[in-house]
Amino acid sequence: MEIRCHRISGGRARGPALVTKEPISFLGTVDPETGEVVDPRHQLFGRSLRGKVLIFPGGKGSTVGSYVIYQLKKRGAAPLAMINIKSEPIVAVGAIISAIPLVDGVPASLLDLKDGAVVTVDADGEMVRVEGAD
Ligand SMILES: C/C(=C\C(=O)O)CCOP(=O)(O)O
Repeated sequence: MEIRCHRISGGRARGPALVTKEPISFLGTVDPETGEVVDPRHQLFGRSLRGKVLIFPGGKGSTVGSYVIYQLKKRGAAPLAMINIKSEPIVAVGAIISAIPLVDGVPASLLDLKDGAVVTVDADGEMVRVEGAD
């Protein structure tokens, strides 16, 4: 299945999906050293963002979140790529300064995708590909 999208931060990556229907505030929700979700109130509690294509509706606050994303990248704990329904400036800045591909503008039905589905994010080509979903 191929889905058109809108490039926020360029690049291309392929990996297993990690999906949540909850917005993410990276500060306080994600351990910047390990990539683990440490907020017990979040749907992804106990899961790691490391090496995943992270699919979520968008960010929700703290401005420090951009730097948390940058820390994740520096420590090798970042998502390979991120997909939003609608990106906002905090996640957008974090992705751009960290050179993590980020796209938005995909249909909300992508939030129903099963974890582990293999997803390619081609931000430069403004295309998301989901394997095995045709
Ligand atoms: C949490 C803040 C600073 C810090 O951790 O040093 C302030 C961030 O302000 P927001 O209103 O959460 O963007």
